[in-house]
Amino acid sequence: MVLKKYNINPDLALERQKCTFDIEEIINIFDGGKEKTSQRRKIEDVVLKSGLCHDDVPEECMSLKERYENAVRKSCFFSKLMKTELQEITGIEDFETPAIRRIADALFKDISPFLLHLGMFVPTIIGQCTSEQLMIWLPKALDLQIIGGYAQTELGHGTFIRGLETTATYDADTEEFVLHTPTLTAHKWWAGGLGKTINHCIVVAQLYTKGVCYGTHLFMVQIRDLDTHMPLPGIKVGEIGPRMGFSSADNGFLGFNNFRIPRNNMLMKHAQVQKDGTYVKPARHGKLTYQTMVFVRVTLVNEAAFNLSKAVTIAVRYSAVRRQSEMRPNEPEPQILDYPTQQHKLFIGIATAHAFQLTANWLWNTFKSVLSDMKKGDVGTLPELHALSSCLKAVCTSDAALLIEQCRYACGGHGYMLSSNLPYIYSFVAATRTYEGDYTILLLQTARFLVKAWEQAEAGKTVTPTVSYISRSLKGEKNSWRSTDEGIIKSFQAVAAGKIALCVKSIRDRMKSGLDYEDAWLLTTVQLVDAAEAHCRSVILETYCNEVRRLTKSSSDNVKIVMHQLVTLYLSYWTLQRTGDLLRYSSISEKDIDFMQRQYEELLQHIRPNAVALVDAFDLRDEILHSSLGAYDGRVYERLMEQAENNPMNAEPVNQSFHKYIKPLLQGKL
Ligand SMILES: CCCCCCCCCC/C=C\CCCCCCC/C=C/C(=O)SCCNC(=O)CCNC(=O)[C@H](O)C(C)(C)COP(=O)(O)OP(=O)(O)OC[C@H]1O[C@@H](n2cnc3c(N)ncnc32)[C@H](O)[C@@H]1OP(=O)(O)O
Ligand SMILES: Cc1cc2nc3c(=O)[nH]c(=O)nc-3n(C[C@H](O)[C@H](O)[C@H](O)COP(=O)(O)OP(=O)(O)OC[C@H]3O[C@@H](n4cnc5c(N)ncnc54)[C@H](O)[C@@H]3O)c2cc1C
Repeated sequence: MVLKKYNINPDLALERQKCTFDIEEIINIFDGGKEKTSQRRKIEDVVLKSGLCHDDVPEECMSLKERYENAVRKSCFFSKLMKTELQEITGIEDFETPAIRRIADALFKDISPFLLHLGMFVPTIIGQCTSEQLMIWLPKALDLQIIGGYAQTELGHGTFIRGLETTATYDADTEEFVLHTPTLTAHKWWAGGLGKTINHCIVVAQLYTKGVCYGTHLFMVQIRDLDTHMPLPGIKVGEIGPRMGFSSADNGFLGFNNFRIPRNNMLMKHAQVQKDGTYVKPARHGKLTYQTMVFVRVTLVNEAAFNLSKAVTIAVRYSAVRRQSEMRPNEPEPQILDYPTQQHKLFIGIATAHAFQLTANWLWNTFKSVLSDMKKGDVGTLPELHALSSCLKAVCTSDAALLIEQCRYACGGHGYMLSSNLPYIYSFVAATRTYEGDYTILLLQTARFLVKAWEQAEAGKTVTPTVSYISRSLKGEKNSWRSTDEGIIKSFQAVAAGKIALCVKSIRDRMKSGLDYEDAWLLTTVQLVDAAEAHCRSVILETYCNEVRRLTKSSSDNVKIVMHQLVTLYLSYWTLQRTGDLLRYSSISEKDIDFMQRQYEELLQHIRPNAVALVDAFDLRDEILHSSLGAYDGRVYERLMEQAENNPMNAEPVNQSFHKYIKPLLQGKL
């Protein structure tokens, strides 16, 4: 749609006058510097001027088929733009640059069918291929001569990768692997782009050679003819059907009937099958084939932050424009943003978007540093990265989904309109809580690491920095509550340590009563998930505080003040959410809790005048927000009416169903 130009709504104009800080300073902090901001804006200008974002009818009014076809059209032209103008004008060659990710949302209100190509296919080639394989597939994939996806999940198994049923059996006579789908439940299911779009696919299958199964490995498989796009003989492929979201992309199913691929199509950076069928196991770590999943989990923390920032921008701007009820008899209706309960719903969204964005950046740097260790042959830092990326992916996507839904509640009935964009944002983020490792499963992975860390610390060994609080707790350090940043973080660490200690005790007690380790673990999993979540909270709180302190060192005082107000709001909010735990594991008193409650309520008032400016500082263009409620000019009612008038349902005054059904019903002739 072409966005009509309106004058700024006077309430929003007044809000912007109240701002106490330089918005541009905060924008630069989150972009990573002034230059990065200007580079991002340049990219956005190019894409917005390209005309690619235009739809003749609103996306939500198209049929599923039309939505898919429209998204393919845009993906192709956007890919061309990335290869030509964006590279030439900005010098950007990296598809994963955050600026490209952000502006992609101007094209796709839902998602691109090419997402998995860039999000998983290319990263898997980079992370899992030998240098010879890389030279064959990477240039083609980057140049979009081949388009790929990542087919791991099956109809019967998603979480339990070791339980996957697809087989890849090596035939030494022909030097080929035979891919086969032995059962109904072995069909690949869910892979993005697989339904209709892609011609290549990374397939995860159980490797058999010389009669022995060596577990799951990755294979590059061409599934469609490059010219006709017809499925190759031996391949059964299609779309799995309508979903809660992801409607403009094509999630697919895939079955193999003894389908042959060359030996060299096994991705052999870590494990190899030699010509005679000899298996060479990975030299360093058994789970290196899971690396793409770790990469995506890291990027999903960023997704949580970005999508939450969109939702809270929409809801805060709407709340500044919307007037409802009265605070005192006969007074004019206030902006709903003036209600403390509304501020309580929304300001935590702003603070959380900051916390997650800074945590995402920190996690990305940790990921890069672990990759560089691994290149030197050191896999020692991988378990901590796996534990961190697992819990952060779980908690950040889950919190973001809840807060996005809260933003929708904050917009009342209008939030329920698809044109608000809140339902789209929610259904996208809700999926991220499940895919790439379900919430519970990933927290249990982190719990495994925490229990091990506890045992190591008990044995007097040094543990990694993110769990050093365990050693302090084992040394008998008692928590004394202080309502400072450091004090609160320490208390959250005490909660995590207390919960891990109880898990270890429960497991041991259960084993003493005769259970084996697996059963003792299983019966403790409710507590283990809780302990991993508590650990994750302490990591987010600490990272957020440290990063704000580091990044605002040379900022103006006013930016320091407002950024720190948000940090304090976040710490107070979580303190109040977790009073039960804190009363149990820290020395917090009822008086301290009363103080924190008052501090929290005062902070809502302090942040209120800057609320609109703070969401403006996410610097999200209207074309990215796609929202009748959240546009920069605040012309909510004009846009809602505009959308209604453009609704294809209103193209004819009387719908044909009246003549076909209603009239005969009215006349008793049906
Ligand atoms: C042209 C237009 C373009 C527009 C787009 C613009 C730009 C886009 C750019 C892209 C940016 C971002 C978006 C990306 C979005 C991508 C969309 C993704 C869609 C979804 C995809 C998927 O879902 S793929 C499938 C994912 N599946 C899973 O995650 C399954 C979860 N299950 C598991 O991971 C495992 O089964 C599980 C870990 C649960 C257990 O594994 P198992 O083998 O059984 O291992 P265990 O016995 O439990 O553990 C043994 C030890 O191994 C350790 N370990 C486990 N996993 C790992 C790991 N990953 N790394 C390291 N170590 C690991 C474990 O801890 C044990 O260790 P221990 O020491 O023995 O305790
Ligand atoms: C939109 C979307 C896109 C996707 N894209 C892809 C893709 O491109 N490629 C791909 O390969 N896959 C893809 N997936 C699949 C996704 O990775 C899986 O759905 C996800 O990993 C969860 O696995 P599952 O569906 O088997 O859930 P299940 O494992 O069946 O989980 C169901 C429930 O059982 C619980 N549970 C399972 N095991 C345990 C356990 N051991 N302990 C305790 N509780 C347990 C879970 O917590 C959950 O509550 C996609 C999924 C979605 C929704």
